[in-house]
Amino acid sequence: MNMLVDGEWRTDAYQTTNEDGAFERGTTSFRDRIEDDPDARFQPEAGRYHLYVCRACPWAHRTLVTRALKGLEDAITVDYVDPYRGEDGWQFTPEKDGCTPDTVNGSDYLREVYVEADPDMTGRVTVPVLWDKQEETIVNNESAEIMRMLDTEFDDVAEHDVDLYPEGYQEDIDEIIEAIYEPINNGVYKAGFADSQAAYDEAVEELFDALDHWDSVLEDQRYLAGDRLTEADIAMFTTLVRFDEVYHTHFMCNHKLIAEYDNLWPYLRDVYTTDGVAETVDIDHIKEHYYTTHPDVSPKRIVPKGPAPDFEAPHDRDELPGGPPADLV
Ligand SMILES: N[C@@H](CCC(=O)N[C@@H](CS)C(=O)NCC(=O)O)C(=O)O
Repeated sequence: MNMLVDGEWRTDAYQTTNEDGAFERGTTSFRDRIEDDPDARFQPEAGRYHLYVCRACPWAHRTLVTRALKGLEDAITVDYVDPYRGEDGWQFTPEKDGCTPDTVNGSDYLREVYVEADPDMTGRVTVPVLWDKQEETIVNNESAEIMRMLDTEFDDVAEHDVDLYPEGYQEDIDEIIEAIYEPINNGVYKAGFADSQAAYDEAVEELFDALDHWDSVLEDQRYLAGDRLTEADIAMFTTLVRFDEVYHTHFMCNHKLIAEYDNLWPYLRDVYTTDGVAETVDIDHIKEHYYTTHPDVSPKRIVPKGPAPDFEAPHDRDELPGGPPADLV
């Protein structure tokens, strides 16, 4: 796989699987924080920060959903890379539908943005990236942390009065985000990128055990942490919405479709139809990215037609206690 080594772009510089054939996700390089505190280096200000995302990426998608639910579209700008990632890594192709130029740094490739932030950078060039236009650097490129910052530090500039990390729920939210990360969010990748039958078997078993568990939790509560939509639902949503279209086929997570689950399926439609969420979902980019970018997995680069689940079909989740934040209804 490709990465930066001492600021130089290198191909085949890192391996994605260990000696047992199991996929291992690399660590994230920029971990600063925006804080609503007058002494903080990075303070929440409208117009100061920028997101670089790929619409196909589930990790980047978390930041787009949070930005939409909070009403931060005017305060935090965003650029969209090409869903196809080739030898040169993420690229800006403004001529393509749903893509933009790099409106902040004018780069052709996202790796240039990383080198701008750290000329000696060694690491993967991933999305999402949270860029500070004032200090001209990357603040953070870890989706869970960006999601938390957008949610908790920007209330003064957010257009919606929405709290996705409410008091009384915080411990549960943190536990759920952590609990779903390995078996579900990363689990689909562990299944798809496994280089051995044993590694695949283990990932798929863990994935479907976890999906079965959360399906039963959602039987009598509307959201993962109870009656309120929270960051935990965003973290689950961006994996579930890709599942039947991509992970089921491309990553061989085909024990079951999400559409076959009694509760996960209406839950997915419930979150999808929450005000602002559907606009963040780009199924064409999602399918193009996965089916064309991983030649080891899909060498012919053919994008399948189906199954096109109807995310807007009515659901009966509003019979359960709670609901989306009042400002979004
Ligand atoms: N830990 C990061 C992971 C982000 C990540 O792996 N993004 C993928 C796209 S889905 C990427 O940019 N991969 C490029 C690469 O690994 O070279 C996060 O959650 O933000």
